[in-house]
Amino acid sequence: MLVAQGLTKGFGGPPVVEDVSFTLARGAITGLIGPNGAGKTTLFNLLAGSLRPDRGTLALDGTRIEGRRPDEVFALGMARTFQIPRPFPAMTVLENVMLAPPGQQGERFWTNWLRPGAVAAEERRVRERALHWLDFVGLTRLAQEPARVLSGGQRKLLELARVLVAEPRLILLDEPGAGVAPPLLATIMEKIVALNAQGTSFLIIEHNMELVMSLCRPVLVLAQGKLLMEGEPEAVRADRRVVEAYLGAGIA
Ligand SMILES: Nc1ncnc2c1ncn2[C@@H]1O[C@H](COP(=O)(O)OP(=O)(O)OP(=O)(O)O)[C@@H](O)[C@H]1O
Repeated sequence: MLVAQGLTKGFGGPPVVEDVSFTLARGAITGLIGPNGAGKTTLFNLLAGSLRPDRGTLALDGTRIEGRRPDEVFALGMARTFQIPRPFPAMTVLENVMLAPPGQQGERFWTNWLRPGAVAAEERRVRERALHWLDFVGLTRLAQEPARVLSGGQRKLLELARVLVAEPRLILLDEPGAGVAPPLLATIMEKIVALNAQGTSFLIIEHNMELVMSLCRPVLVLAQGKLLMEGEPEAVRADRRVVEAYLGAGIA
């Protein structure tokens, strides 16, 4: 589904992502792990269009996407969430979920002016879809509350609902488990499994090994900007090079 070849990115100094190549299979939940500073977030930024690679190519279902803008990549079916979601705090939970869909007619002044009926119909459709996905993530009860009342875990669910409105085929999740209380973490994991069963593919950055071991297959390991190995989670956990990479970073 996604083919990355030779992705390289530096910020003036030595590359922080160097010659990284991998393939994400359609229908898989792939894990991306590695010590702090390994380059995981930078790699996500390259995939999602927030950063342009210095070298390398990226193809999503055969369409070249390296160097494309984040909204273009999103419109092509690949969405990403952030490690620390930042919803608009004063807007309601529902309004936050309704913000995203690309190609929404209301965004365009001229369409608004020339075809107000079409805009109203579009807004009703988006609202229905937003309510559907809010229900899916279990936030219906909070739909009319300002987003500032949400806990860290609920913000992650809100962000998931927000990208789901666009019905992406591939979702990049940046640490869905970080800072999330155990009951909500179980909910987030259930939602990932349910979406995957319906055909959505995932690439997940995660430090929580329980989540990685139970959800992700295969797992990619990044260390010092390079792809160290790819394999089944059990094999990755037992691999000497992986243990050494974490030990080298002082956090094993
Ligand atoms: N915009 C930037 N300018 C300069 N250096 C950067 C920039 N973004 C990231 N880096 C550097 O790139 C390296 C990789 O950072 P990155 O955030 O991608 O790692 P990570 O694996 O996501 O780490 P963590 O697990 O702590 O989130 C780090 O040394 C970081 O300081």
